[in-house]
Amino acid sequence: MSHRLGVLLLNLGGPERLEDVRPFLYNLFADPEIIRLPLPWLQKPLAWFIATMRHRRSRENYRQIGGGSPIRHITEEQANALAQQLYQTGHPAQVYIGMRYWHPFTEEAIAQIERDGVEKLVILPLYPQYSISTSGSSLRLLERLRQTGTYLAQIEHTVIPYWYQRPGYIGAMVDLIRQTLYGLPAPDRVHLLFSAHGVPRSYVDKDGDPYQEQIEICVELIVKALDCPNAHTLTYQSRVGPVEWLQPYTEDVIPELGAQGVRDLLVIPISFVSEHIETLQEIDMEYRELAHQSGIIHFHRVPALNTHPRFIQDLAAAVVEANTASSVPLNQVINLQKPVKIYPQERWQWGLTPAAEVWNGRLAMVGFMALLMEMVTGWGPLHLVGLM
Ligand SMILES: C=CC1=C(C)c2cc3[nH]c(cc4nc(cc5[nH]c(cc1n2)c(C)c5CCC(=O)O)C(CCC(=O)O)=C4C)c(C)c3C=C
Ligand SMILES: [Fe+2]
Repeated sequence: MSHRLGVLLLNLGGPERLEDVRPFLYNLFADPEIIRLPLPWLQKPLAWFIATMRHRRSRENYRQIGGGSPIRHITEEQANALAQQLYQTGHPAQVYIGMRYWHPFTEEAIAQIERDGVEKLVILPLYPQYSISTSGSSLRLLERLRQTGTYLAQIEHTVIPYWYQRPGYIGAMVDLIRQTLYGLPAPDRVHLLFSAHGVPRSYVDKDGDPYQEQIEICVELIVKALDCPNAHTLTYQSRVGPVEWLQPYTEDVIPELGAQGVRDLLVIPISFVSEHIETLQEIDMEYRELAHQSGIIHFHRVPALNTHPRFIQDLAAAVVEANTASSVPLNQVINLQKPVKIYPQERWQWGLTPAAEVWNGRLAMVGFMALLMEMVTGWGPLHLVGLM
């Protein structure tokens, strides 16, 4: 029996106008998959605070790339190209876009899917590699929507959690790299710099995020298929905040390469399938300037895949395969990653609960430390902070 098929493309979204930057940042930082806090009630005030502190700098970056992110417009082109490819190969489907932090939001996409009476949905995150912070966050949101009884609960669905290893995707990346590399005046002198989006190191070490492993395998597969003698390095970009992210950082490696005598650099963005602020501003502007200051004379970048025909053909093939294979349900995918560790005592509950016991213990320890301090120094805590 053939179902009315829908494909839901998931992406992060981006501000379309400068006025959107602050509310977009708020949505992003209010997501516990982006900033992990042991005290959930702190999430929204902190998101407000960070969005307030960061939005001017972010706005300036979006202003430099024309006043907004092109991510919506490119994702729409990808959706149209995918629908056309599916139609031409005898698998007609309606393709929808669900963004995590800006329009069209994932909730809006599900409402449209209901209006259209889709009977089976293939869920395809537009991130080749799986990270808790990207595909994981969108899939968790969808699972919540399914559990709260939206239309998603009534239809069949299957998820394509990652596709970094698919030969079609690798082939499309190799096509683009070759086109750029062999269009340069001296390709054999060029150093290849694969720059992946970073994530905090704790996601990988503590929370079991498979992202770093998938990035490393993906780069190996591309380098093998590329089959060229050029030296290459893998780095991580776009760090936010004070904690350690995956290393080495792109901004540290560019000066090192310059000091080693590299004069021709080709940057290959590896976690992104469309142009957006991290390619157009961070790589094309910030890293270009850094490279020139570091003695690198020729700085180039491989464009993002956008609607590269081989890439779109491979996405269509992945959709057809997922539709015919046995279903991969949302709850199975998000359970692959270790659950976020919020200890029972961190979740506040009234009454004689483990939470109350732990917080009483912590307050007692603070009191004991204050007493000890006063015995040693002769000064109490209020003296020390200048209140007495
Ligand atoms: C603070 C934590 C962040 C994590 C972790 C993170 C992971 C991550 N992000 C992408 C892809 C995109 N990020 C985009 C924007 C963006 N991301 C963060 C923060 C984290 N990202 C911020 C603060 C922003 C806003 C821009 C800025 O102020 O710097 C976007 C949208 C870009 C656009 O054009 O609007 C994408 C796409 C990946 C792939 C990833 C981890 C693997
Ligand atoms: Fe990001």
